[in-house]
Amino acid sequence: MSLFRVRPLLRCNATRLCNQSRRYLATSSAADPDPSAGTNQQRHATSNRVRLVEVGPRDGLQNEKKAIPLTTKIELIEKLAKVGLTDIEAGSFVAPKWVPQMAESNEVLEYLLKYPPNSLNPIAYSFLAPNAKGLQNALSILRNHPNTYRTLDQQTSSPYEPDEASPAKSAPGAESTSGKPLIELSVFAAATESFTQKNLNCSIAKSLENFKEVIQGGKAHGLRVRAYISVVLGCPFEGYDVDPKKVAEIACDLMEMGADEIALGDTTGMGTAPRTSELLRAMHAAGIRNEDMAMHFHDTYGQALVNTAVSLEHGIRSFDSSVGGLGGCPYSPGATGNVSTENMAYFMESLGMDTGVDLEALCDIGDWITKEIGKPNGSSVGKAILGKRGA
Ligand SMILES: CC(C)(COP(=O)([O-])OP(=O)([O-])OC[C@H]1O[C@@H](n2cnc3c(N)ncnc32)[C@H](O)[C@@H]1OP(=O)([O-])[O-])[C@@H](O)C(=O)NCCC(=O)NCCSC(=O)C[C@@](C)(O)CC(=O)[O-]
Repeated sequence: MSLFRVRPLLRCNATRLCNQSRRYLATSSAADPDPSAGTNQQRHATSNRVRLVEVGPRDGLQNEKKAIPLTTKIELIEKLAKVGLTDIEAGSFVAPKWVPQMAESNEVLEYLLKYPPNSLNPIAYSFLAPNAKGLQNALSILRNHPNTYRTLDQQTSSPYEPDEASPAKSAPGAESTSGKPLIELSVFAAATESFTQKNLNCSIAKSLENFKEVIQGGKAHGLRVRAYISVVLGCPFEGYDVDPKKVAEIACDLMEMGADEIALGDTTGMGTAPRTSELLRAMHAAGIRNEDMAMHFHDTYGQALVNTAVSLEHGIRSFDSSVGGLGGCPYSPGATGNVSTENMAYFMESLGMDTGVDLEALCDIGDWITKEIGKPNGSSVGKAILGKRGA
């Protein structure tokens, strides 16, 4: 088996195109990342704007063995809200016996609704929910705090552009409708049966059944719903050969259920440039639009930014990252965290892309949170900038 073996280019399978893709394909070819292929695609693929989804407070902290105080989790979110990010993954409505670190996510959500952090732009806070119980737990908090958050129909701009109708807050504590947070839910599928069984204690088919309820329930309440697919470029149990067609098929299923975005997770960091490219060709061939995808790279083998560059070339403009490179995977021994937000922001800036984030301030947060939880700073850019500043 070679890491660089590339399968033949997948052909568009018209019968598997999901409904949302059909809408797009009516005007252009989704298999073609050519910026001239269509109006939306053109704006998306040629825009300098990149959306960074900060996943540190959830993906970054969920595996920490030592209990992290609720106040630290909230302080982390509040600090991140101030640096220009538009998307922060804040918690997880999963079974506490499976992921004890996320057990206080209800309190995190409640806090964000009662005391929305000061931020430069309105922020979307997302929470994982794997099943009906997770959905109901999230909804019961939202019901107790009506009119404190924006629903999808109140969002005025695309995630790729600054929200012009929702200007930055001018003073700490300033309140406006546009300053209300957008609350999102995320379901999380996986591309292999073994990983799904370990992570969700069920088969892929059963997990999709559960997600349908969450996606449709969330959408019925006006929430945006993201759908992860994990281990898309390598599984700790089944190895490198994860079938990109299978990933695309699951993505179509999730889009057909109503998911607003597919986040492709390289959970183990086993992804390489050629296989990232192969995966994105499979996604395009299945009709999934670039603007409906985000890439979620872990940096275990140091390939996250290489794979990010490949994804940018394919026209993707949404990327997950975690401040300080926080995180890991309980089922992937030696796996490190997500690519750090500091490295991602620096890399994007070096390419002339606009992330909207304050890199210096991010570095301070990475330094603070890693000290707070007693871990080494996992961001090379963070350490370099802090070192230079101290010199
Ligand atoms: C899905 C389950 C719950 C099935 O777990 P199960 O044990 O099969 O579920 P169950 O239905 O038999 O219930 C067992 C107990 O959990 C409770 N329960 C059941 N559901 C919930 C819930 N939502 N919230 C709170 N409690 C819940 C339920 O009420 C019951 O309580 P008991 O009667 O024993 O007291 C479990 O497997 C689970 O919680 N798994 C979560 C695993 C997880 O969070 N993994 C990390 C996130 S995925 C990830 O990190 C990857 C990603 C997204 O970052 C992308 C990437 O990097 O690739």
